[in-house]
Amino acid sequence: MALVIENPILTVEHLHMRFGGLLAVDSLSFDVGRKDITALIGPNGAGKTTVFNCITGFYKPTEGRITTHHEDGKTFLLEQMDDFKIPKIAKVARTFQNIRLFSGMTVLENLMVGQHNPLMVASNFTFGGIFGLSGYKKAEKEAMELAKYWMEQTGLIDRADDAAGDLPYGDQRKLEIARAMCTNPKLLCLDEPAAGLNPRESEDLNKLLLFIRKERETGILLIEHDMNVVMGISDHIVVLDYGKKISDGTPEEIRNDPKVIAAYLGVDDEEVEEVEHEIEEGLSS
Ligand SMILES: Nc1ncnc2c1ncn2[C@@H]1O[C@H](COP(=O)(O)OP(=O)(O)OP(=O)(O)O)[C@@H](O)[C@H]1O
Repeated sequence: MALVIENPILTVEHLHMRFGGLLAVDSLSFDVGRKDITALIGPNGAGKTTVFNCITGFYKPTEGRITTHHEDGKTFLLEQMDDFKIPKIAKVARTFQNIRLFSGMTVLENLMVGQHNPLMVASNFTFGGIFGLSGYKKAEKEAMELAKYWMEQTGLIDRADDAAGDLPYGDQRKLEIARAMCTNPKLLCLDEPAAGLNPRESEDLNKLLLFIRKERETGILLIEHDMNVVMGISDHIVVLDYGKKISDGTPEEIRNDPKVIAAYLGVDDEEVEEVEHEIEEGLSS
């Protein structure tokens, strides 16, 4: 079963990723809604990060098709694109499991570096910035305004001139999301954004992601182990185990799916029926 998604931003079809003898992703298909928060969950080693790496061009899949569909009717086959073109042209941005900020640069500088693509174009890929070309000045002003907007939305405006590495962990996570949002993505892929956050920081993260979905109308695909985040804000959840999709539905459907419970508890296939029976009994009592 799969949740029916009208007009998706991303379609993954029969994705396979093999590393030598290991089939890390096994014929995976799912859709991501244009303005939805979709969570990709599963036990450790299920293949979640490998799927992200295929979507964002870090790996070339062994087989399968990954398509983004823009509102103007343009589609992009991500498995055929160079990785550096994926954020620029297909408008897919990502963050990583381990924070990858420029820790010695300020908050503002990190957000400006995130916008190097439009700035390079405005400088004609030369010294346009140094010579003060008017096109470059305009692009630079717009980049500053966008950076300011995201510093305000993430509560980092008072820390604009502080080194990114000096920020508390939760703020560094928010800065990474702000940097990704400065590329104006249509799809934002977040790899464990709540990892290492305390409950208040993860509550703040939930609010930020709900804001991005509502106000910016950006589809979000996230890998997350924190079930408070997953169940609290997701519209759609896809569950992987050993590289295969074992469930696909709403948070309510996933919460009660015996296959998902069994995968997380690590029980054998035969025991799934037992878990199913226990859930039914629990629901009827
Ligand atoms: N570059 C690689 N070379 C060989 N094997 C890999 C590579 N990347 C991932 N794997 C293997 O593929 C499988 C899936 O790994 P992956 O990191 O995608 O899982 P995950 O669901 O993201 O796990 P976690 O929740 O622990 O981050 C694992 O068995 C892993 O060891």
